[in-house]
Amino acid sequence: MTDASSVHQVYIALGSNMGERERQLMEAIHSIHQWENTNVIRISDIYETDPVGYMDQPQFLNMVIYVQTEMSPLVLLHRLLQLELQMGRERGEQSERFGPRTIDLDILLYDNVITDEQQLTLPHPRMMERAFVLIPLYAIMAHPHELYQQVSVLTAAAQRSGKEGVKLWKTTNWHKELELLEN
Ligand SMILES: Nc1ncnc2c1ncn2[C@@H]1O[C@H](COP(=O)(O)OP(=O)(O)OP(=O)(O)O)[C@@H](O)[C@H]1O
Ligand SMILES: Nc1nc2c(c(=O)[nH]1)N=C(CO)CN2
Repeated sequence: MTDASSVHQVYIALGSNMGERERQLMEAIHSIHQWENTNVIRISDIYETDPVGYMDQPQFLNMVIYVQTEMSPLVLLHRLLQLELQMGRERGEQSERFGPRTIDLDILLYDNVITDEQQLTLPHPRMMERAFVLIPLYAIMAHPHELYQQVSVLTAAAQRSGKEGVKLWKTTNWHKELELLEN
């Protein structure tokens, strides 16, 4: 990736509450890092979180990654949806909305892009009400205020950690994880 203007700054939320949750999160990160002109730059800690929305399901592992890519928002979305399917996520009538899933990949922020399409809404329409997104996001955003003027909301969310069923599950040594990604 050479031309800085074609490199986009993206934050992606990952969630899993079926099967081998940690392995599936790591497999998704590994796959994303291997895409052409796409690099995973930072990886948050992993949080274990109470289900939100549809409550009668197992606890999730959630995390956020910071990615640089030359893909357009829609190309990136389609690659993520394809990866979810490859990793065994079922869609359609039998999969409950907000229900259990092997892997869920959502685009939270893509540069400063704002869209309001059903296919792709940016920033992610439900991110600001989800502590399981805001807490890991806040922890890995280099300069939150440069992207969005939401610092106070993010800080408040980070301080609510634990009170909202979001518990640190595993600390990520992301320098080490990134080294592993290269191998
Ligand atoms: N920012 C976004 N990131 C990912 N998908 C999005 C986004 N905005 C809209 N979508 C659309 O949402 C559709 C449904 O996504 P998905 O099945 O992951 O929803 P969900 O996980 O049940 O709920 P949630 O979106 O609240 O996490 C996708 O097919 C996609 O086209
Ligand atoms: N804790 C938690 N709850 C959820 C999650 C998730 O990733 N974590 N994803 C959902 C559907 O996108 C619905 N509810």
